[in-house]
Amino acid sequence: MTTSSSLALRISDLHCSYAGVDILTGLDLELGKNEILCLLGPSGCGKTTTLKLIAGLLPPTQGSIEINGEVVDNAELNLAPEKRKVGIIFQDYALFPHLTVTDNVLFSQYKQSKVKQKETLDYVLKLVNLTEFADRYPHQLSGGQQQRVAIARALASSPELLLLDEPFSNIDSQVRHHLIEEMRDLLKSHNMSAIFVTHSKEEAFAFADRLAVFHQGKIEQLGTPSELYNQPATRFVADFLGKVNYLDAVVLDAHSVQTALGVISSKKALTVAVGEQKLLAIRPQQLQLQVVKQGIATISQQQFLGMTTHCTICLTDTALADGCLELSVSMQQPMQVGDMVNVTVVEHDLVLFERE
Ligand SMILES: Nc1ncnc2c1ncn2[C@@H]1O[C@H](COP(=O)(O)OP(=O)(O)OP(=O)(O)O)[C@@H](O)[C@H]1O
Repeated sequence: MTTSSSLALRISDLHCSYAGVDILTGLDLELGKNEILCLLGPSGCGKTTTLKLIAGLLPPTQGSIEINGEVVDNAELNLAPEKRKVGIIFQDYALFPHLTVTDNVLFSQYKQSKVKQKETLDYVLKLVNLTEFADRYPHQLSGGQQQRVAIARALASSPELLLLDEPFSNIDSQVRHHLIEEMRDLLKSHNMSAIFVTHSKEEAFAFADRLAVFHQGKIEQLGTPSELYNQPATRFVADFLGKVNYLDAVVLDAHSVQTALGVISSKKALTVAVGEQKLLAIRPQQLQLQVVKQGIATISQQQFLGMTTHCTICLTDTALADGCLELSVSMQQPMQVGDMVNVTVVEHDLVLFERE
């Protein structure tokens, strides 16, 4: 187990319910210092509830929370939000419309001396690149700039942990990519720990060091974006993080399986007994097509997406009612609908699930 001193957050056996309905049922989670973790999952699975519990805005029904080695919640203690050294950034920025950028940023700093307030203001506005906007009101700023004011306000209290609830969802998609990059650099260069909530896997991949995929009040899998995308532990995680093709597979030996696409090899040894019947998960970009006159499949649909082309191929499979096994393929170059193709699988570590 990791020692508390190396952790920004430790959540143990956390439970929470609203009016008798269980939302979290034994959540365990650890966040390293200087780490950015994303809580990802379908709507209503308990992501925002988890942030509120960490912030102290909601009491847990059971379990404990430690922030930087200090217990803030357990059976005897429920530390007030303002004593937790946590900064929160909400989806709607929650800026006061009648206050300037300066007054919004210094809103919680009224106990500090004027000199200290000025120092803090200069420091955080410089960090988020808003020094020249100090006298503006929120309605005189773009969405991205308002979000940066919310970040500056959260940073003004020198939090030990930042909590971000859908911080990019109201930002125009053109600006979002840039803001995610900027924000990640800011957190990393100031050794800050952060947990953020999103619906968007693209944001999660771009912003987080590790992802926790939630399902029904529990973490289904925790790991780096590429671990979860390439080696999902369950079909729920595989499907949640992107399109997947599923093929019936029979294990032939430690490195290969038999499928409707022929024998497919795994880079990494399989940990499944020879002869077992499994379901092989393959991402669209792990399939490659070659146009040939007597191919095993036909291109039935195609969608040009700019950087890639997405197509559906139909593989003859007499075991299926319509005689066609549809597979999704992501390609660099478009082909022709109706072309016959052969299909090869890019060598990778195969992912096998139980058949249902
Ligand atoms: N104050 C409340 N009273 C009753 N039920 C609530 C309350 N707040 C949230 N819930 C319910 O708890 C569940 C978890 O809500 P939560 O906001 O944590 O989900 P979420 O994963 O953040 O969802 P979303 O992605 O849609 O924001 C949902 O079913 C929600 O309806």
